[in-house]
Amino acid sequence: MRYKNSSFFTHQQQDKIGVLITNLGTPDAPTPKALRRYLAEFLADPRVVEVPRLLWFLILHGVILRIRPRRSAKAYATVFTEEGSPLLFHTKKQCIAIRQQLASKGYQNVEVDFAMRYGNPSIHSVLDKLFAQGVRKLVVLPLYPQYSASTSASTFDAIAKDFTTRRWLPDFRFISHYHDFPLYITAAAEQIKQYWQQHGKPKKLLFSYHGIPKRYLMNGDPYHCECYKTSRLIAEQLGLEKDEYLTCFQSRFGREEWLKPYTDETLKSMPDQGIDDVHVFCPGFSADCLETIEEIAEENKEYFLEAGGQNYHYIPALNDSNHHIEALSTLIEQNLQHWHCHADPHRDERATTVGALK
Ligand SMILES: C=CC1=C(C)c2cc3[nH]c(cc4nc(cc5[nH]c(cc1n2)c(C)c5CCC(=O)O)C(CCC(=O)O)=C4C)c(C)c3C=C
Ligand SMILES: [Fe+2]
Ligand SMILES: [Fe+2]
Repeated sequence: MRYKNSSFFTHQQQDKIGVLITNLGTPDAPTPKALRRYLAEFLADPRVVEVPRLLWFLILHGVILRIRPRRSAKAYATVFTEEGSPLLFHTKKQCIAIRQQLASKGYQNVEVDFAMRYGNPSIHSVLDKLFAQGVRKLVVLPLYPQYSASTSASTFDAIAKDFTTRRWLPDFRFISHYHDFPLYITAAAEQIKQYWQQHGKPKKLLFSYHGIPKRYLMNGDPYHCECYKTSRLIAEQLGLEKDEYLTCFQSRFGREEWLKPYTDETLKSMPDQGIDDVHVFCPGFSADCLETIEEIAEENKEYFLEAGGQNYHYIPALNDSNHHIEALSTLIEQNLQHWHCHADPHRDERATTVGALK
């Protein structure tokens, strides 16, 4: 069968709206085997690594997947908790909170679920579930505030690929970014303000975003500009002067040049410039994960202190904070505008269709 049939459809079924939030995904366990599976799927995505396919296949399978899984498993082992991978459990909590928030705002017949671009739960399996629940209108929100082809477009690709297998497609809305959405900026500013109320205000606030290869920026990816705009808007809301904050990029992968300034190099050089007191916040990570906990809160802290820094704090990601959930729910709500679901679907039409099936 070329297309998946919707054989579970009955004419009495209530039409529903589906809300799917997604994030990058994470290995099932902090083991070399699970990492190999996860990295093989992630790094084979041509949106992530834009290198001629055959060449990349040889490098990926011949070199990277032989070395990196063991190294990355060790790093992941330091961030996994009893609840599992932070990225997974934070996303789950965000999903539950958004579901409650939309219900409390009076939304009925809305199914809210989450999926991961790589690993589990897969986008395909969750779409299967949503469509079986009667979803006929779908809004997808990848939890990447700043658009990048390597993340946002890749998520779109996965949805589009799933759709090529289905007979019955939903009405569809895709939120490709929200880097300047006022409630997201407020959520970030409030998170920082609350942190400062407890720990004081540092000399410098560093906004650290996941990097991408500089080549992608040169080829037109808007990610770099969106990161800078997010930083500016948060800083404006905090009333910071230009010399009180800085934008930089972390998590380089591979040998080519990535977006600069690099977070690690910036932190290593700051004490020599007389800046020995910094807080780091990562606006591009909607949930804490390996890249914030192990890389920013731990590894980069060491670099800074070793270089002579005195005071280093990592400000947690927005996770399921009230302001964040309010921002995401409102963003979703705005994208549900003018969608209504039929309260009395196919009442009279049913008899005719049942007749035609005989
Ligand atoms: C938030 C936006 C992200 C962008 C943009 C991004 C680009 C990007 N990433 C890699 C390679 C890796 N990223 C890894 C982990 C990782 N990346 C993001 C987010 C973005 N990546 C998150 C949230 C995470 C953490 C996931 C978790 O499980 O906690 C990893 C895996 C870890 C490791 O082995 O080091 C790799 C590899 C590339 C090449 C890229 C842009 C082109
Ligand atoms: Fe990444
Ligand atoms: Fe730019």
